[in-house]
Amino acid sequence: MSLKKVLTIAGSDSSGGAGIQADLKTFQELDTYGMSAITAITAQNTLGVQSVLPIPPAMLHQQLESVLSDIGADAIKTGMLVSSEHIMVIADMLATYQIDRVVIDPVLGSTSGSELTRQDAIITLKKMLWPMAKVVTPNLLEAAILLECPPIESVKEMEEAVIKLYDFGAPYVLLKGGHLPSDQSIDLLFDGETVHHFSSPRIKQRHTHGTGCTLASAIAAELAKGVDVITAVQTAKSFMNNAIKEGIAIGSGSGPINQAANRHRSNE
Ligand SMILES: Nc1ncnc2c1ncn2[C@@H]1O[C@H](COP(=O)(O)OP(=O)(O)O)[C@@H](O)[C@H]1O
Ligand SMILES: Cc1ncc(COP(=O)(O)O)c(N)n1
Repeated sequence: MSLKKVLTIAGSDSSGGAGIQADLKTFQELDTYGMSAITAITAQNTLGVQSVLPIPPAMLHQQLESVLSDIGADAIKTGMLVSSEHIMVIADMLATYQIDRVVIDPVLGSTSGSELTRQDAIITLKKMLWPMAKVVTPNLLEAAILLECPPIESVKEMEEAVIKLYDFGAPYVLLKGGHLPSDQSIDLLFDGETVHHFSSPRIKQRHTHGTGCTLASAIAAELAKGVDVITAVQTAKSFMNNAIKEGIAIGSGSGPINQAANRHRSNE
C-alpha cells in the first residue's frame, strides 16, 4: 500500500507538545507522510503561551499552493487558524483542490487560556470552513462558544450540544468530553442519525498538552488510509489513551503526551 499523505494547517508550538509538532509526530506514528502549512508561530512552553506571531495570509496561501499543487494530500487536519483572512485562504484552497477528507479541530484557545483564534474568525469558521469538513472536533469549551450557550456540564447536555453542532453543516461532529469531571473520558460522535459514545477510563495524568491536536491528527491519518469515520475515531482514541498514559514530565507545568508510546504498547 502506498504511503498516504496528510497535511496539517496549524500553529507552531515551540515546546513541541501541541500544534504542528504534535500533528507531525502523530502522522509519523500512524505510518503516514506528514506535511505542514503554518498559520502562526507561537512561543509557548508547559506553562502557557507567551507570544503569537501570525504568518501573513499570503504566505499561508503559498505554503498550501506549494504542497497541494505538487504533492497533494489524502487528508487534511486544521488546528489554530488565527483570523478570518487565514480561514478564507484555507477554504479557497480546499475548494480548488477538492479535498474532502478534512478534519477541523476548532482550536479557539489553549488549555492555559490564551486566545489562538480571533473572535471575528469564529463566524468565518462556522460559515465557510465547517461545511467543508468531514469531521469537526470541538471540546466542551469550544462547543459552548460556537453554540453561544452556557457551559456544557453533563453527558446529557453533551448529547444535546452535539446534535445542535451538526446543523453547522459537517457530516460528523465529535464532541470531546475530556474536560467533563467524570471517571470516564467520554467523546460523542453524531452522524446525523445516531450519537455514538466513545468512552474510556479517565487516566490520572497531569501531562496532557496536545491531546486535542493529537486526536484530530490521528483521525485525519486514518481517514487518509481510507478508513471510515467511526473506525478512525476508535483508532484515534486508543492511540490517544496510550499517548496520555505515557505523558512526559518535562517543564514545570503541563507536559506533552507521548505519541511514541504507541510503538511499544498494544492498542489498549
Ligand atoms: N485524562 C484523560 N484520560 C483519558 N482521556 C482523556 C483525558 N483527557 C482528555 N482525554 C481525551 O483526549 C481527547 C481530547 O479531549 P479534550 O481534552 O476534551 O480536548 P482538548 O485537548 O481539545 O481540550 C478526547 O478524546 C478526550 O476524551
Ligand atoms: C499552536 C497551538 N495549537 C493548538 C494548541 C492547543 O493545544 P492544548 O489545548 O493542548 O493547549 C496550542 N496550545 N498551541
